[in-house]
Amino acid sequence: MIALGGIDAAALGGTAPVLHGVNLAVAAGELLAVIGASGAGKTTLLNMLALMQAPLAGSLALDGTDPWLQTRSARQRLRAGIALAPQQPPLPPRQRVAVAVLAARLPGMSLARSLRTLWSPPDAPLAQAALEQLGLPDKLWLRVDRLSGGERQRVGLARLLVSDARLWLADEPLAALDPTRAEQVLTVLRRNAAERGAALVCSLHQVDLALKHFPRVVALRAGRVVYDGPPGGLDEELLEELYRSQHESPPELAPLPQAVPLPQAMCR
Ligand SMILES: Nc1ncnc2c1ncn2[C@@H]1O[C@H](COP(=O)(O)OP(=O)(O)OP(=O)(O)O)[C@@H](O)[C@H]1O
Repeated sequence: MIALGGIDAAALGGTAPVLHGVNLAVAAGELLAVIGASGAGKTTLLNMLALMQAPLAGSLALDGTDPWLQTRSARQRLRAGIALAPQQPPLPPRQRVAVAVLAARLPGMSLARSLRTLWSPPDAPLAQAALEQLGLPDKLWLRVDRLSGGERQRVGLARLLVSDARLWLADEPLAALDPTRAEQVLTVLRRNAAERGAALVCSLHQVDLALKHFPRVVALRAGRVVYDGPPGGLDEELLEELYRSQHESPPELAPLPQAVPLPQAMCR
């Protein structure tokens, strides 16, 4: 469905390459996790797949054609087949949750229908069903700015569930969720993607969940793909290598002062 060939890419808003020679093909209906240390390039990779900005070098093919050689409006149409849930979903604070969720369906709609959807959402039951699955059964008509960070993140994910896209991209979808909720949300995303035949690419910091939930794992280190295969092929050594830079050269810490025992009288 989508294939990156030897891609160099800058982060959104940047100019220097942070992805180097990345090869990655995602087939229809595939489930894949992207792991790597902070700054490894996971978000940039997802943005590439979402056609957010052109690569600096290399090739990108969506269903065999390069979207970056098409006109802007043709590319816009292609983007309708791709849904991205960013790490922090840019939801208008005063918008109702129903409208925020259903906005994900706008790219495939006529202008008249999109205006109707924004004014008085006819697909509200669809949004409600998505929110229920994600553990938000009573938030449909709340304003976005009344939600917690974790709730807002799940509203961002509900947008994937209601979209007509064939490629779902979720950038650290569990960042604001507790461990139990994180497991549930991953299960919901995977199940819905499988039912709809959509490919799901998730960037994750939770390596254990990536290995448990995804049949294919792509590991990035400093903007390069260092592993692409089944979770069973990722050994301890490679995982340590992936995250080593985070632990290298720990800052010099001054020794903590010795604890001074309190007089007994102050402990009562
Ligand atoms: N606007 C920007 N201009 C220049 N460099 C940027 C910009 N945004 C991000 N970067 C750099 O690009 C690199 C890759 O960032 P990216 O956000 O893709 O990594 P990530 O793996 O998603 O990180 P995290 O897990 O912390 O979200 C990082 O070194 C980051 O500092």
